[in-house]
Amino acid sequence: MPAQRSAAPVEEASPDALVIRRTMAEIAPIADKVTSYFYALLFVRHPEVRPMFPAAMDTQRDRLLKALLTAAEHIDNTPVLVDYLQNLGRGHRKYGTRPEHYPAVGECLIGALSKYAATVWTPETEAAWVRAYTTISQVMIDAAAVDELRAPAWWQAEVVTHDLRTSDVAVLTVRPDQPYPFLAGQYTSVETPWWPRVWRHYSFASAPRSDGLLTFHVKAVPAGWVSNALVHRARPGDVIRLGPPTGSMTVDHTTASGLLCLGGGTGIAPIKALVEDVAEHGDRRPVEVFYGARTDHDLYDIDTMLRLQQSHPWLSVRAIIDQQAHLQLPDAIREYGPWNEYDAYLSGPPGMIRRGVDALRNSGIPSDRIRHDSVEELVVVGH
Ligand SMILES: NC(=O)C1=CN([C@@H]2O[C@H](COP(=O)(O)OP(=O)(O)OC[C@H]3O[C@@H](n4cnc5c(N)ncnc54)[C@H](O)[C@@H]3O)[C@@H](O)[C@H]2O)C=CC1
Repeated sequence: MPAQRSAAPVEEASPDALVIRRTMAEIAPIADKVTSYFYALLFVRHPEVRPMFPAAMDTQRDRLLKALLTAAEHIDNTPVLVDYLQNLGRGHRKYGTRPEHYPAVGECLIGALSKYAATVWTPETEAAWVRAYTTISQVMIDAAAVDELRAPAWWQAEVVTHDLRTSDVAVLTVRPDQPYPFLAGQYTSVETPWWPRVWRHYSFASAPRSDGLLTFHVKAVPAGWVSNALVHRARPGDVIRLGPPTGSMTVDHTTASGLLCLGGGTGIAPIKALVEDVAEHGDRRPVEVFYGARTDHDLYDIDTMLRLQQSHPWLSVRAIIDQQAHLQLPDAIREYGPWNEYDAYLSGPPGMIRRGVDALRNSGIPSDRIRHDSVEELVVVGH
């Protein structure tokens, strides 16, 4: 969820929201224990759902609690919550989630919360959680049901090209087995045949193409099962699975404002897609791309970006190399500008996004004109 949409202020919170936040505050320091206990309950009481989860549950654990925290945090902010939960509901189709699984999860969630938030757990607390969970699950179930009428739960996609650009970055092109509608700037989830049910997020590195092919930039990161498989193991002919497209870092074609784009490392992927999108719409809006990398060797896609710059006079691409410039991407934009007439797009490591958002706000861009993917989601992007 983009950072610019902030939670409802505490003073406006409903009684249920207050109760939920109190429970959350209580369990925050022991979140790991709560999550382990929740999954233990779920798998003991409902062993039939175990095969829907990955063999190793490490990242999955954090995901559940993050999703719950986000839902609880926004419980009063209905449009934001509904948007988030609809996406979550659609995204759960690829796991094989059915409506009947939701009550099982709810019962185990309440079991885990009541055990670990015992000091604040009363019949009112339980009632507030039951109401919240009923709302949350119904929005997810409804969104999945609507989605079922128009899209598959997942797509299979055959690797068509695999280009190792550096020792740890690969550019992959894949061909989905059915049409895959998406918007430039969005991302999807990817599962490889070598790590079943382990899904990771990757941004599309091209705007939608007439041949239907999709491109991803993948960096193999330490202990990153999916990223290492995609970079070092995947070959043309291998078949991966894709979830639905998601994300709101898309170009607003109703305005003519300039675009200020910051892409750090493989974060350049969706920025390239955005540039292609602007080019296809034929708008002559200024697009200023800052492409950050640690060394010039890490600028694995600079040739493509410079080629785009040559063909489009409205596009300017600047490479910012930490080691040469002695500064990182967010600092570099301060030296240019002014940026108050621009919409900003950030893509890259979470630290870059956080510092970039601060730098952009300080340079006069209002928060609602700053777009990026959710930093929480990025914790599991690209691993
Ligand atoms: N939609 C998105 O936001 C996307 C995000 N990513 C994420 O981008 C990252 C790319 O990783 P790498 O290529 O290894 O990038 P990296 O760690 O080498 O960083 C690239 C550049 O970002 C800037 N940067 C990095 N950390 C910073 C910090 N704490 N403060 C300020 N600036 C900082 C620096 O200029 C650096 O050269 C991954 O975490 C991946 O998950 C990748 C694709 C899309």
